[in-house]
Amino acid sequence: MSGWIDISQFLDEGVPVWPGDTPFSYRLTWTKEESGSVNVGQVAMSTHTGTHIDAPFHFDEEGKRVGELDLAVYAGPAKVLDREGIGWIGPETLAGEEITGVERILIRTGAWKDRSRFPKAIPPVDPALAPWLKQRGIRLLGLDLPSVDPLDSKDLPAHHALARHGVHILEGVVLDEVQAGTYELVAFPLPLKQADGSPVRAALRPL
Ligand SMILES: N[C@@H](CC(=O)c1ccccc1NC=O)C(=O)O
Ligand SMILES: [Zn+2]
Ligand SMILES: [Zn+2]
Repeated sequence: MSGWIDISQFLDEGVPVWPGDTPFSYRLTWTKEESGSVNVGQVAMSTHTGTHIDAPFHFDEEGKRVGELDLAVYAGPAKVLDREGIGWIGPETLAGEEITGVERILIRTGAWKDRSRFPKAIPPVDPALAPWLKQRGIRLLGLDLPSVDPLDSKDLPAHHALARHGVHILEGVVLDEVQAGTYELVAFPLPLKQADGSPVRAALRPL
């Protein structure tokens, strides 16, 4: 065992996407037989597929693109909190939790049970959580959900509030097998210079 726990959704044709968004596809442009030497693949996918980060440009024309994000946010100590069954994610749901000493928190809601389908509803983040996290020095919020706002939201208040308070967003982490506790997190975006979001390979190692 390497000690790393993979908390990424596998990317294949079965990964669910936002309704109407680009389906995931991987195929060979050339097979080894055709090229005479190598298999060469191509991938098509939405930047918000599976386990991914949002760049502020996703919801703000002036916001940073993936290539401008600080990598330091996406690796380092992280606290995993277990909040199975909560209806929303706000300061009240995290009250009583000692989260000093880490800059990253991941919250397990358990609300996305069937990962072969896009969920119908999710517990949303209360925008009031953003200043609460900032006060405690949190720079990354990760959730086991495809969004931090209600799925039918167009104005995305939690996305905006988090960005305004310097809290970066990681969505779609798989925490089914992860115990609450402190871990080292790695979840670097791809170097997609202009992009609004990026899939990540996210992993945790107990600290
Ligand atoms: N905000 C969502 C993504 C999102 O809103 C979205 C993704 C793909 C296609 C349409 C989307 N929103 C449309 O209202 C996210 O954070 O991943
Ligand atoms: Zn996203
Ligand atoms: Zn998002």
